[in-house]
Amino acid sequence: MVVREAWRPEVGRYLEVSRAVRAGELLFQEEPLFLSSRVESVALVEELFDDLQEEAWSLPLATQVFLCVLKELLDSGGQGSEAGSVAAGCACEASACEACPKLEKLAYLKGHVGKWHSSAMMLYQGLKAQVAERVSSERFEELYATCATNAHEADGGDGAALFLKGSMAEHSCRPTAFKQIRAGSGSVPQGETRLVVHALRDLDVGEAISISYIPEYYPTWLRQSMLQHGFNFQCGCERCLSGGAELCCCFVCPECEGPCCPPGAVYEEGAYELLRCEDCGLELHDTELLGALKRAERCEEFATTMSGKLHPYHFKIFHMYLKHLDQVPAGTALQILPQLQEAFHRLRPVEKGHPLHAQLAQCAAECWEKVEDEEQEAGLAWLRAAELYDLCAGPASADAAQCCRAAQRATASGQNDATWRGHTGSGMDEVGRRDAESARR
Ligand SMILES: C[S@@+](CC[C@H](N)C(=O)[O-])C[C@H]1O[C@@H](n2cnc3c(N)ncnc32)[C@H](O)[C@@H]1O
Repeated sequence: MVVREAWRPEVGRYLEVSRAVRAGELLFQEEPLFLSSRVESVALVEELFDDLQEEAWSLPLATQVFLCVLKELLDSGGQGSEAGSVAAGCACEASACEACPKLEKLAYLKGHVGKWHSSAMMLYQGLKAQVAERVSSERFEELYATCATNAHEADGGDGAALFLKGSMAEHSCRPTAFKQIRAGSGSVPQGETRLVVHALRDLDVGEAISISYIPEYYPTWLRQSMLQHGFNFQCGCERCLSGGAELCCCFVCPECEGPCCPPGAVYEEGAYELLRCEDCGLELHDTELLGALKRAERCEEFATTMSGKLHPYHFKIFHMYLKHLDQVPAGTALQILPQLQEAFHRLRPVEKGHPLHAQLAQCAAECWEKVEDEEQEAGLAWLRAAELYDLCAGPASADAAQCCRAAQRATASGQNDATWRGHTGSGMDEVGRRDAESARR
């Protein structure tokens, strides 16, 4: 076993490596204890609640997975096992015991009951009377807190899951590992879902396995606020505490158009009095100018924002492009992608490996495939994506292997132009083709 449990006062239980591991190594994989899709949650809302129907399609992660747990509790005929009964009733190691029912295994996880009290009680009020009769408010609250403290996103953000081991991993805004939730792809058989966790860098024995619960490209104040509101804890990771330059709050230098950032961490939106240009060293502290930049950052002046106050490295620009890449023509996406790659490289150097770098490279390869007569570029781009997946999850990883196969396919298609055109050429729109040509120039 590469992974073992440890404890420290700031985070409670967490995972660490029990031997030295290399970047890209598989740390563990596991099946979910509970897994729910959005559609299942909506059906459960109708079955169990009086008045949540309108919100059913936008339930938070915690509530989604909690509904599955509640259903299991009702199906098991009552209160189920109370927290702690695993240790009392079963001599096994709860997370591994096949014989233990799911609710007993769940008791292995802990939740912050006090922190989730009001959310749990609001839900409890909405229960149908016959459900409330069968579940005490204390049991309800305890289970809700366990779900809220430990839920993971699944199904590309459309589902929610609870994992026994994965839920022990602490959060870091500069994590040492990354998680993927794979459904029926790579080494995961059809019809199954698994959490797969790989090391993002070399780890010495005893180093913590941390994953990021939120995107890493947000500034300190936004990461802290998302963790506080979405996960109910104050992040104490090394990146938040180090107070380093706020690279994601990046403005255009009025002197040289280079990236200008606050030189130290920013813990509240707009709470900086100085920006420093990384290229020419210019220091901006003019109150009026800073005020205009802060308004632009809050998108109060969208037109002026677009006219060049926010640098392309700014997290709002990065986020907007990342989320909408699939809606722009391939040629335009090929112009945007290098900017995204550069922006993320400042946070996570590409040579160190990160799944987002690999995903951006894969996206570039997919775009090159859509551009007519660019089979060679597509082949090279697929190889680059394979190389980056290899860096973060090893050459045997499903993603690296898939990109290698795509590279071979693109190269083979390039050698048989007629086949290639028949395959994709007709789908390419004229604007995208022109964009791609200008991007190449
Ligand atoms: C998924 S649980 C981790 C397992 C939990 N420690 C246990 O004993 O069951 C997440 C909780 O760990 C703590 N935690 C994780 N990462 C943290 C961080 N970076 N800073 C502060 N607390 C953190 C928070 O209390 C959070 O609610």
